[in-house]
Amino acid sequence: ACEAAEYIKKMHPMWQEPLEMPGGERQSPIDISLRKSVFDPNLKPFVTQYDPRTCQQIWNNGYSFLVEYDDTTDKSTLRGGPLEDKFRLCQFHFHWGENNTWGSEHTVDRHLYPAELHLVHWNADKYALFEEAIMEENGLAVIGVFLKVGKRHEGLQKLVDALPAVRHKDSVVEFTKFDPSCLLPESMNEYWTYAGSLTTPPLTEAVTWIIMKQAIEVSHEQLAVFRSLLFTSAEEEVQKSMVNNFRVQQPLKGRTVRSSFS
Ligand SMILES: NS(=O)(=O)c1cccc(F)c1
Ligand SMILES: [Zn+2]
Repeated sequence: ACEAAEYIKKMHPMWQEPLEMPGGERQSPIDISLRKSVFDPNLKPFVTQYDPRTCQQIWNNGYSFLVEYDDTTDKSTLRGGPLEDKFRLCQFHFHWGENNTWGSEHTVDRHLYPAELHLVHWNADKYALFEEAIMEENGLAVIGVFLKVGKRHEGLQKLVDALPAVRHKDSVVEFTKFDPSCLLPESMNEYWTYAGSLTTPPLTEAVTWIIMKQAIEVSHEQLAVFRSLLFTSAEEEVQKSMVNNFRVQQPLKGRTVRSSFS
């Protein structure tokens, strides 16, 4: 599994107030303003090649639940779009709210979605490990997909059914043969991209963000299972529901958001 797990554990993401990255010039998340984004005709289409056999486990890290992939080979990769290099999938996770009114980290013209999926990849052309890449400005590429309430998402259900097994912080359950491309929207050629950061500690400014324009639909009941997870470990007396695990929006500081569509 990618070392994100260990790394994030060390960073104790159980933090109430988003920490400020000192002197952060390219922090995430942000609001994507439609009228301020700039169409870039040179943006290429995406190429994702995900091998379900690299899926390993689900881990509740006390801030979200991570579905972790074996990233010791080039079996599950992302390239194209705004990216110059080949990136390896190491994990995906979500951010969500206590209700369907809010929960996403990014917004589009201030529109909030009930949840947001992040597929985390690191630059395997330039670095040997996730830990290295996380500290470098071209180290990571994260695909963000908005979730909206609608019909039940059949592909997500296998993951939803496994969540009760990782209800508490630090619990892990084996989870295999899951193809994350089932969570991507039909149209992969409409996205925004900008230079940003991790939205949880270490908040490093290492991320090329790729936010898909088309949201995926999940049912109210499926989101309710996300909210049944806990921030707290089994030993703690007071159990806290894992909800509102999103960071507040950060200043754009002169950055340009490019769009792959006009
Ligand atoms: N929420 S996020 O920016 O995708 C993120 C935070 C921390 C570690 C990581 F690999 C990804
Ligand atoms: Zn995230």
